[in-house]
Amino acid sequence: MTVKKKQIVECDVIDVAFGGKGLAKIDGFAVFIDQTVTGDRLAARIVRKKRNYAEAVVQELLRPSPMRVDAPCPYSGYCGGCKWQFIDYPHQLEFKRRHVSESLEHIAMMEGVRVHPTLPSERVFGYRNKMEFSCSDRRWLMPHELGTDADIGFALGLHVPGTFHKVLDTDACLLQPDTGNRILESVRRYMRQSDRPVYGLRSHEGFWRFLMLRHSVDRDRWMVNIVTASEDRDAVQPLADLLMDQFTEVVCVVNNITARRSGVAIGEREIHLAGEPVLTDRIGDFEFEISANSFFQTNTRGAGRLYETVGRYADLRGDETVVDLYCGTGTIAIWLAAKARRVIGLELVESAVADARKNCLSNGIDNCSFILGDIKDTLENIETTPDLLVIDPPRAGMHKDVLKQVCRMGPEKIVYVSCNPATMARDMLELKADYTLEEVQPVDMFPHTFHIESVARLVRKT
Ligand SMILES: C[S@@+](CC[C@H](N)C(=O)[O-])C[C@H]1O[C@@H](n2cnc3c(N)ncnc32)[C@H](O)[C@@H]1O
Repeated sequence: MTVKKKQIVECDVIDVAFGGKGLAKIDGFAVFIDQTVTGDRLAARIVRKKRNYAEAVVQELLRPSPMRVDAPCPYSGYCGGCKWQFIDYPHQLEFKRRHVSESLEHIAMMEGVRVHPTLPSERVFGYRNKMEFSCSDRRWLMPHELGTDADIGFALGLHVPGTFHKVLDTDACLLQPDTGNRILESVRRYMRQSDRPVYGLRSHEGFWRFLMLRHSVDRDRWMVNIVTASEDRDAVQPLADLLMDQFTEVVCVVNNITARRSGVAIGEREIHLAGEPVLTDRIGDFEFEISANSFFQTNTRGAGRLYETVGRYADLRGDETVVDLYCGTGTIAIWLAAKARRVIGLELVESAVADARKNCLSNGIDNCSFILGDIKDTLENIETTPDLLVIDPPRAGMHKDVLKQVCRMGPEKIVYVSCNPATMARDMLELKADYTLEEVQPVDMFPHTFHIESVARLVRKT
């Protein structure tokens, strides 16, 4: 049987594929179905047909999988924030472990690598320390709102999966602590009543663009970043004052201003409106000052577990030279500094390097230095072979020239941290002639999503 677009097929979901969709086979032909899990029997409608596979949506769930749980969030299935709430947490962890293991098998052609059970997140809800809510002049309605007199001219919330212009008017997001939801509601009420218009994601006109909330887990304090399309202090200052009055937890309000059309909540300019200029949080023994646009791991407690794993795999004695590639704001360098002779961090973004230097000073660390620039150009300036190389690249993984330089450099040990099992496996393929991949520890920083961090320990072949 060949499947056709719009056809309804009855099928059993036999696995969950990389990317988080359920996989069914119709006469051996792969069909990927969003919001399904192994063990589901369902009627599915084919929505896209390609040469080697098709995509389908659930028409009717005929027999639910035992792995299913009731998703506590009313937006589950409609919101792009988290798509796995309907799968019980132990199975989420096992799917993530398998995705890491299977990526290594299929992409890196490495059989039998020790991939440990996924370290769970300490919290499965309320774990995110940073949320970005988009404004829109078109509200995407939930099914129960269709045909009602719901106001469709305003939304402040999260996007429908994979869309730039469909925004839900999200009352609350369970991924952030509850105070964040009370702040969200207060801002929504203010923006709705304001005489400044909300931004149109198609027209690119309007004033209110994003609301970004950041939470310090250590101090239980909040930063509010109001992102607008232009400067208008009369519109934003009363909102800042209101939030400072209403919430003792809010210690900092800033206004980022961006005229760019892109959907990125970073301003070309920032105005400090109220309270302190930055938020302070802690990972392990170290304190970090976080400004509105600084990079900081979004699951603070999870970051602690991730860095503990990095420290364990690094296994430093105190006399080593460590090079930390893609060091960001220096969090890993700082974590390892006390156990090393010196750490050199390499990073592309100027503000991240400035933050890294500041973070060293405020934590009393004096054996770290940082080199600004593209690693493709800066790595060759490192003259000594480090005892340990830490590599924590962005989702896209490493540039192939950098991989070659790493092999030429030949450090004894590598600890590779990854947020993308597929690019990690691709990079392992390049490293495997010179290095043995001893073990991999997946660490869950993002419950209810298919995303997974991994830490890999590699040792140079003799
Ligand atoms: C996944 S983050 C790692 C951050 C840090 N290790 C942490 O745990 O907070 C990746 C970092 O690589 C940096 N980056 C991306 N491409 C780069 C390049 N070509 N050269 C240097 N740094 C780069 C990014 O700016 C970002 O800070």
